[in-house]
Amino acid sequence: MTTTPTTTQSLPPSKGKLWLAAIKPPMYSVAIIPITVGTAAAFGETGLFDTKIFGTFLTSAILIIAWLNISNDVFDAETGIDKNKAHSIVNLTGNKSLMFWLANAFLGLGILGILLIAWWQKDVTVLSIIVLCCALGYTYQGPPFRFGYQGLGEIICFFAFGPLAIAAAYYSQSQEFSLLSLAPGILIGISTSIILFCSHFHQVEDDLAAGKRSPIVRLGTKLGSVVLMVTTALFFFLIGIFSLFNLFSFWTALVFLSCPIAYQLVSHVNKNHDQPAQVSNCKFIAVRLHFFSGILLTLGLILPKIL
Ligand SMILES: C/C(=C\COP(=O)(O)OP(=O)(O)O)CCC[C@H](C)CCC[C@H](C)CCCC(C)C
Ligand SMILES: O=C(O)C1=CC(=O)c2ccccc2C1=O
Repeated sequence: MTTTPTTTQSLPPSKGKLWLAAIKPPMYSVAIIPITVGTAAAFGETGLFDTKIFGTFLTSAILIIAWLNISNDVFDAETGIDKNKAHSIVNLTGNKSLMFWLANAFLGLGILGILLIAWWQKDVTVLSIIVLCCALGYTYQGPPFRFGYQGLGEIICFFAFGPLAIAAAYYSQSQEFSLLSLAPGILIGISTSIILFCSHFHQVEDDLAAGKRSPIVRLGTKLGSVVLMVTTALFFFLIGIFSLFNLFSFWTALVFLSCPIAYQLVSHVNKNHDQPAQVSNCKFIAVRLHFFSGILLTLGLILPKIL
């Protein structure tokens, strides 16, 4: 009798898939959303919108995120934490120093765009805020700081992608600050930090081996899933509070349409928090939540001005 061979073992991912995982296209949502929301907040409050500034800022933010991610792989290659990460761009190319300089080139081009904004507006405020954000990003991963290894990444992430990036985008359109922009700043800070928090669940073993005390290493995966649930609930609770205190219009309630994604994220992590292979995709559910809630918030901020 002949038996048909069954392929129960999964094949290793193809080179193409590894490259896609290394480049992480969905992650560029973290560049698009703060600039879009900050710009929308400025339009909603002042009616001002400059397409050239928005386009330049968006392009710069994307270039800065490319720097952040490539340099993250470079610095992680130095500590050895990524030795099992096949989709590290350093492991894929085998050329750490080339990747280091490629990352720096992206950073240089990103800052050049922000410099252009400073030149056009004869004002270095936006440039100063973005340089501060990049310095914070460096302290997360680069020597001698490596604050991410001490579990401080989410705090840095909150301020850099939240109040600071939103204030910079707001200022780039209106050349003034607004206390009101703190509300969307806090929300985007939280939704971006949720992405980073989710990225640790499947990496506990490698993080422990490399001495990285990520929040999930510190809390354990079970408590980590509870913290994720509370933080996600806080995100929606704050939308209610901001509307109640008239910081937001009725239209920002649109963000509640992203509740099903939040539910999917929380229940998926709650069920699989201690199973690395299953939980590893939760970062991308968090990206989806960040993206859709950010777009809905953008609509909620601009609709009162348009309608
Ligand atoms: C690179 C980041 C996370 C990856 O961390 P990890 O090493 O754990 O992941 P891997 O497993 O994939 O290796 C994100 C870190 C974010 C950082 C705390 C703050 C960065 C601030 C930005 C530079 C701000 C940019 C603002 C803007 C222009 C939109
Ligand atoms: O690769 C990652 O895990 C992340 C990359 C990234 O640029 C980012 C930015 C903001 C919050 C989280 C993350 C990541 O988790």
